[in-house]
Amino acid sequence: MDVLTTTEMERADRLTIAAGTPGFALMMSAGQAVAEAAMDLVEEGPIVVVAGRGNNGGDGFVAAAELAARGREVSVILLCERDSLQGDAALAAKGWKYPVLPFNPQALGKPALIIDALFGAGLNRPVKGDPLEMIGAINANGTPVLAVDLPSGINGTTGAVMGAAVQAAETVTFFRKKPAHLLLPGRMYCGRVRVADIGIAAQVLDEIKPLTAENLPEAWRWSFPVPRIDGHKYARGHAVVVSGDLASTGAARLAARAALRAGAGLVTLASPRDALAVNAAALTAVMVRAVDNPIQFAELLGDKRLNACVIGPGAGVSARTRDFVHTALSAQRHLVLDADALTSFAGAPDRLFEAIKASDGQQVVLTPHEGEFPRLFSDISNKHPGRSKLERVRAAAERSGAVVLLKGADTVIASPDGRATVAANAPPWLATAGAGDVLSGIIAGFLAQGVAAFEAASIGVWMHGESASEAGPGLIAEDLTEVLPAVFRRLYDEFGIEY
Ligand SMILES: NC(=O)C1=CN([C@@H]2O[C@H](COP(=O)(O)OP(=O)(O)OC[C@H]3O[C@@H](n4cnc5c(N)ncnc54)[C@H](O)[C@@H]3O)[C@@H](O)[C@H]2O)[C@@H](O)CC1
Ligand SMILES: Nc1ncnc2c1ncn2[C@@H]1O[C@H](COP(=O)(O)OP(=O)(O)O)[C@@H](O)[C@H]1O
Ligand SMILES: [K+]
Repeated sequence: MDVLTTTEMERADRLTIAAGTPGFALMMSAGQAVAEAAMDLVEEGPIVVVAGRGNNGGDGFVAAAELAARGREVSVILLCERDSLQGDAALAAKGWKYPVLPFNPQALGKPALIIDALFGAGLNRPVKGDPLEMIGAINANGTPVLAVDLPSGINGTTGAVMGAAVQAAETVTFFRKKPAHLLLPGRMYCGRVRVADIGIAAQVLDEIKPLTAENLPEAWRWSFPVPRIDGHKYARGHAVVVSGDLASTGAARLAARAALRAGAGLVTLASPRDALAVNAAALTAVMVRAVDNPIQFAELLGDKRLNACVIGPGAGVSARTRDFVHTALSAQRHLVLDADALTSFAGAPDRLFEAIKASDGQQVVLTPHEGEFPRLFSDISNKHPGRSKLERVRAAAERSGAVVLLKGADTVIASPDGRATVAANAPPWLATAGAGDVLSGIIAGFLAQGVAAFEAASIGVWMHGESASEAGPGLIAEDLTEVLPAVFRRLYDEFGIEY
């Protein structure tokens, strides 16, 4: 499902209004969707609407009137003077036939539900003064909160908290999700997210051409590889994982097994000779080859069937690792660079980016976590609150010429062409040692099958997150690969692929 920035959403509103639907009709639908959600959340008891001065407050007035019409006990607390409301919000307030309460935290009382209609997409500065105090009081009240469009205080486009934010149990947003419903910290304030249809036609997206999507199967359905009846293992690609030295071979084995499970027809572990015995003893379907240096690695890659590589897990931070990376890039192999392969270029990544950009048709994915990201992209600041994770990853993809995947609970994947996905399906117990190694292997498994980098990374991240949910709490990295077949089966069912 496409995700719209607040600017793109404004455009969707404007295009719809220009096509003949009055803005107030959109507000009526929005308010009614909020009322519907409120009825579902609490079957009885009083409801308090906290309304701001903009259209978010307008939605709140419509919801209040609708709930009152359905016999619910409702009160409205308004941030400003009622006569100072303008436009559609003023119109919506006219539909509320009762008094409004002054903007005083005491007025909240102890209702069954609070509807937060203070700020939505129009929040444009940090929250201070009375609204700040009210947000604190809403959060301290202990009553479930239904947020209109966004929890007040959350920046819709970046997901940042602007001073303070309402903690909602549920958020009703309109037409499409906004980045803040997926990116942290915003997502944590939203609770469950409901997307309501308010009469905006999907065709407006043809004009807006959004570049961001939630990382869901529909985003890559048509890139998902399915083994062919007349296929054979070489038709499914051959992935190579570079192993670390004797003391750190486990990470590469995790990646290798994951690549095989993800569907690569064959997987070879390129192992230092002195670690051969340990690797061979721990592997069965994955093959092992002795590779001590970049020259031997280049010889191995002389076999063109070996079409995708993983370098980084357990590889060691060194010039040797850099040389392996350059060897794979010169050999034009699809490539996942993770962990030590990224850190080996810390502070001086330009040669790496040049080599990536010089290659043609080669699919390269960089998979940093938040610690590794600044080592390659120090000036694409981690800290600026105005710069979202989406923007940072997009800038990194453009800079490097590779698909960049920045890990976390809200993993963002961006392509140099501007497309991006945000994942929200990974459970917190996925944060466990070795999980990242498995992810790099899964992605390489899809690259080996001929999937392009952006889609391979998106498929990999989604399946990785689903595998963690499938395995459940108590997960260790080894489990992820073992539950992948169950995730494949669900996906085959969803896509209607016979097996
Ligand atoms: N036609 C439309 O555009 C529609 C808009 N809708 C609603 O309209 C909302 C956006 O409405 P608006 O653009 O009026 O914006 P908001 O209602 O989110 O807030 C804007 C108002 O808050 C003030 N403000 C912003 N930050 C502040 C801060 N930190 N402290 C104090 N005041 C602050 C602004 O000066 C402005 O007066 C959406 O979130 C959605 O709920 C829906 O009704 C659907 C249709
Ligand atoms: N809070 C979280 N919720 C869900 N997934 C998370 C969370 N924190 C990290 N992850 C995921 O866990 C994995 C950890 O990978 P990484 O940091 O590379 O660990 P390692 O190097 O130990 O394998 C990544 O896929 C990341 O997206
Ligand atoms: K709100």
